[in-house]
Amino acid sequence: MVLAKQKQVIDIKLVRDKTMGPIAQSSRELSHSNIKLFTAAQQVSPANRALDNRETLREQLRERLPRLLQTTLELEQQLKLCFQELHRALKVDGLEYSHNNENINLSLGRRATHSCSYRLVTERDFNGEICFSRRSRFDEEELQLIESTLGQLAYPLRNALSYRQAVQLALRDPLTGVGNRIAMDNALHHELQVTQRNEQPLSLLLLDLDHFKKINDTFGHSAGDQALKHAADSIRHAIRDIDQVFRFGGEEFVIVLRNSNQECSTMVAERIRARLESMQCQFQGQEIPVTASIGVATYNDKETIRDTLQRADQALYKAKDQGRNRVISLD
Ligand SMILES: Nc1nc2c(ncn2[C@@H]2O[C@H](COP(=O)(O)OP(=O)(O)OP(=O)(O)O)[C@@H](O)[C@H]2O)c(=O)[nH]1
Repeated sequence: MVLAKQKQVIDIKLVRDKTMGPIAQSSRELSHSNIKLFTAAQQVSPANRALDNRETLREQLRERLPRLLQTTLELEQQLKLCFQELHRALKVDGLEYSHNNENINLSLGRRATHSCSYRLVTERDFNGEICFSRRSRFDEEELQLIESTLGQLAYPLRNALSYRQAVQLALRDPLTGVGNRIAMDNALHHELQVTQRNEQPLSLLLLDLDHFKKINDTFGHSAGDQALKHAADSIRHAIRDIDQVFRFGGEEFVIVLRNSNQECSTMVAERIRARLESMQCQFQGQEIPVTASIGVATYNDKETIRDTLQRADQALYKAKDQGRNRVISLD
């Protein structure tokens, strides 16, 4: 019992990758449902620490990291700090973190031949998978140090994930799951910087579902909601990963196409239009006819991004005026 008081109990279950063998008995204690992992801080004597630079670095890792982790709620930043400290202490070359449900894939440093991977699981949640790699093998003592570091990372990481979820929720349209207008403003600001820095074209599509009021009036509001979800999914499937879609309001969507000139973005718009026209939208056994009109404009450095959006809106207006279910591009 006294021993337990001296040690820091971390309520996280670390699951080692199969190839790494079981977690050493000396660094863990099994309980009914989870593994309680103990930091190994007490194993290093003060005399050794003073003499051994390697031990000093490791001790610094144990002392510094928790303090550093308290300085940020950003997941990327936390992992960066963790990687930097492990690089200093253990010469870790690469860190990869993924969380499929949250759509997170992060890679820091450079992946090397030898690796150790963990699933980070607490009693309540899954907090992703993490992999460290290095040019030389990790010995058991180093694995224990990595595991106690993961113990230190566990709660800050969980808080960072909750924070990230809250931020994402605030930026997402609850009905369709695509970004909302605030997210769009942030993205436009960011994309403009990327465009100007890389001197690449940036195009905007403004898409408006046709006769949407009629869909609501004929099939009911829930069917209208279903049509909006269907449209958002269709758009998402028709664009590249680096492109983004936002619900601009009502039945209007903005699609931001990175590194896309007028010609290319008109093709993408046509692909989206054709997909919407051909894909069936079903609601309670009924087929709802969904088509869209799309305005296209490509940013030029004589205007603001708001002007580009304005031109896309003018193009959309023309598409509606010329009969709907079509793409119009404006220079
Ligand atoms: N079901 C549903 N309807 C919505 C939502 N947001 C806006 N609407 C409806 O979308 C309709 C938009 O109608 P209009 O602006 O007249 O446009 P339209 O009927 O699509 O006609 P055109 O754009 O000219 O083809 C309105 O009836 C709104 O009530 C929503 O979240 N769900």
